[in-house]
Amino acid sequence: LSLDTVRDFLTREEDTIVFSLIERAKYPLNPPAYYVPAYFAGRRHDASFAELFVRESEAVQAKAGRYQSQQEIPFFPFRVPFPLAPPYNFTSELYSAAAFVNVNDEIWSVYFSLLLPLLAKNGDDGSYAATVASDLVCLQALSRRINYGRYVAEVKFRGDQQNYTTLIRNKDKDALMKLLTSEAQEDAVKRRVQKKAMVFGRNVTLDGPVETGDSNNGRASFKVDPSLVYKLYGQWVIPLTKQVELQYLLHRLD
Ligand SMILES: C=C(O[C@@H]1C=C(C(=O)O)C=C[C@H]1O)C(=O)O
Repeated sequence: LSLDTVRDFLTREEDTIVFSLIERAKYPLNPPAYYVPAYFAGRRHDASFAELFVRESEAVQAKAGRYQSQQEIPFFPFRVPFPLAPPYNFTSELYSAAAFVNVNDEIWSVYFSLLLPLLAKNGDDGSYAATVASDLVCLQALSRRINYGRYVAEVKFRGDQQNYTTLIRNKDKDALMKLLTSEAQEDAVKRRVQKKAMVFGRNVTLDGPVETGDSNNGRASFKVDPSLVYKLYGQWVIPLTKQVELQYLLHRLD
């Protein structure tokens, strides 16, 4: 584990996130998938269709061993059954008392209340199963990336133990945040994901050159607005990753 390898991981996760957003943008908003229907209220399944789908999917994936890896954190851990998959001895690179740190609750609420309305066009075509299946992929990709802040923090801590130890002992959150921040890196990440949205979200046709999207056709030819992806990272993905880093560090000496 080094700063280069964790940054390579985050860079590769960008591809997964941008693709997952492109896939979700294929469907309209499909509002009925997201509210608790009246006939459910007070019953055992008191949740939206999207939530039920994520819970049930996580249960299946837990049996398949998905959460045996510390890189994966379920949104509904209390429902996760025991794995049936072949055991594998994952090496744990995290400090065990801090490994629990995650911001899945925040990711959940920001995804549904903030991101989805910006990502999907208004409308209802009834394709609820495919729609929430694509939500699950987005949520899992975002969760893996953001909660990977634990690994980033571990690397940064090991690289500068003395300074971090002092600040952690003093619970100096502002100074910790300052020490873990690299503005140049954040700027590069935001510009790269915007570019990825331009490259991956292009229409590919057999005739003529690859569409540039920017000059003649305008933004409309991108499947997901590249500036939205830039904003998503700047206002949400990066700040939440840093929250994970900070929370992890605060538990790093427990
Ligand atoms: C992840 C890192 O830590 C911070 C968070 C970043 C991010 O979420 O992309 C980028 C730079 C840092 O401010 C890093 O240094 O690479």
